[in-house]
Order: sequence, then C-alpha cells, then structure tokens
Amino acid sequence: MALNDKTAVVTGAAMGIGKAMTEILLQNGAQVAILDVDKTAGERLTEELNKRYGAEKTLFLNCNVESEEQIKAAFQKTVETFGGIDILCNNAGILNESTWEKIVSINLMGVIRGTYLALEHMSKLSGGRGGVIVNTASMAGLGPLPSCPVYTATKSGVVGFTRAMAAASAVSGYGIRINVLCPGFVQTDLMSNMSARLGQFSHLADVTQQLIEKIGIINVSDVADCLLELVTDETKNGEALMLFRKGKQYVTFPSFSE
Ligand SMILES: NC(=O)c1ccc[n+]([C@@H]2O[C@H](COP(=O)([O-])OP(=O)(O)OC[C@H]3O[C@@H](n4cnc5c(N)ncnc54)[C@H](O)[C@@H]3O)[C@@H](O)[C@H]2O)c1
Ligand SMILES: CCCCC[C@H](O)/C=C/C=C\C/C=C\C/C=C\CCCC(=O)O
Repeated sequence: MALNDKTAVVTGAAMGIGKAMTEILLQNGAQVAILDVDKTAGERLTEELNKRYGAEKTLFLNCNVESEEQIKAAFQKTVETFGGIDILCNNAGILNESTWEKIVSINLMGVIRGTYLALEHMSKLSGGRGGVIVNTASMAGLGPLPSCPVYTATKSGVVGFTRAMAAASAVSGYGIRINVLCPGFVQTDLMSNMSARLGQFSHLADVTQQLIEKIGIINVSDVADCLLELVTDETKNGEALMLFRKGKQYVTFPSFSE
C-alpha cells in the first residue's frame, strides 16, 4: 500500500511513539490527523511539522480517547478536511497502576472506541475505501509484566481484540486489515518515574529494572519502522509484531482450526 495522499489518524500523537508514527507517515507521503488530549504539546508539534511538511499535511485535533463524542468529532473533522480515512493508529496509552480503571478506559476501551467509530468511515460496507488499522499493545500483552497487572491486562486485551477484529473484517468484507504492535521497553516519558506509576506494586520496581536491563530499551524510530511495515505490507492482517533490542518477530499463536 503506497502512502502518497493517504489519510492517517494517530491517537496519542503529540509525543513519544505516536509522534514518531506521525513523522514516518508524513515522510512517506500521507497526511496525518494528530489526535491528543494534550493541547499544548499537540499544537507545538503541529506547528513544527507544518514547517517541515507543509500546513496542508497535518491537522491537530484535541481529543481524549475516553470520549466517544470527541473521537467522533475528530474523525468527522478529518474526513471533512482530507476526504476520508485510510489508516488509523490507535496508539494513545498510559501507565499508572494506581488508577486502574482509567488505564482500562484509555488503553483498552480507547482502542475499541476508536476502531468501532473508524469502521463507520473506513469500512467498504458503509461506503468507506477500506484501509488499515494498527493498534499499539506491548510485549506486556504477550508475556506478563508482574509490576503492571492491569497494564498487562489491557495490552493482552488489545492483542485479542485486534486478532478477532482482523478475522471479523476478513470474513465480513470490511476491506480493512487490522494488526497490532507489541514493543518492548521504548525510550519515552512513559518510562519515567517508574515507582510512582507502579502504585501498590512499586516494590517490584527493581525487578522491572532488571528486566529492562535484560531485554534493553529501543527508540521510537524502531517502533515507527515496524508501523510502516504493518501499514504498507498488504499481506499482513491479524498479525502481532513484537520488537525489542534483539530484533523484530511476528508472533505465532496456537491454532485451534485443525
Ligand atoms: N514506552 C514504552 O516502553 C512502551 C512500550 C510498549 C508499548 N507502549 C505503548 O505505546 C503507546 C504510546 O506510549 P508512549 O511510550 O509513546 O507514551 P508517552 O507518554 O510518551 O505518549 C503518550 C501520548 O498519549 C497521549 N494520551 C494519553 N492519554 C490520552 C488520552 N486519553 N487520549 C488521547 N491521548 C492521550 C499523551 O498526551 C501523549 O502524547 C501506549 O499505548 C503505550 O502503552 C509504550
Ligand atoms: C515500567 C515500564 C513499563 C513499560 C511498559 C511497556 O509497555 C513495555 C513493556 C515491555 C516488556 C515487558 C513485558 C513483558 C515481559 C515479557 C517477557 C519478557 C521475557 C524476558 C525473558 O525473561 O527472557
């Protein structure tokens, strides 16, 4: 899938992994709607990107993925501005084990909200052009991160939701491929103040630090490269792409169909 003149929406795009995703999509010719709850960071990034890629290539929309109303309005504005949606990156996420209901609402329910609302614009069954959705999960969605049980649960949920939706899309004829990224530790703000983020599991900060040292930390650009692969490779649907310092790997799951 060539990206020239395709329209992408990235949630949690103002910084970290979402910012790198936005940049790689722009570099490959797409126009990008930058959705983020942080208005100041989102506007600052958009101003910077406008200078590099042209003001017609980006659109900042202040949007909290906890709000169905705000996502709906952001998608509508994207369609009015760019003429449709071809790519959705459900990337917004947080880590704070002491506000566990909020993690579920953003990390898992935000992905489900975003996907269902995007289908209305993207599905060929509702007049859309089809396209591709990439959800950001984590390696924690594949193997447990003991210091973050709820974060782990949300990311496992995102992996399961993605794989089931990809199969549903193929069988129903939505014309949308749906894949999931499972990065290991990535150098972003989410990795800062670790003890505070772990809540009642702050005593496991040292164990987490040992795991970080064991599997290493990667850069946001490594994640963006994997996003590009999942977006452009039209053979990929229902795939989970794991990446950490050792390299990247498509995850194999048990098969129950034989
Ligand atoms: N950093 C890591 O080690 C790592 C590893 C694997 C997966 N992830 C996942 O990658 C995604 C991005 O994380 P990051 O590391 O770039 O974090 P980050 O904190 O650097 O950036 C997150 C962005 O999401 C935005 N955001 C937060 N809540 C939001 C909401 N309710 N609605 C809209 N935007 C919201 C923030 O304002 C911020 O711009 C998350 O889903 C995270 O779980 C991160
Ligand atoms: C406190 C930082 C939290 C960062 C969360 C982020 O999503 C990254 C998670 C990355 C990896 C940890 C998840 C699970 C570990 C699973 C398997 C590791 C096995 C390593 C081994 O022992 O060989």
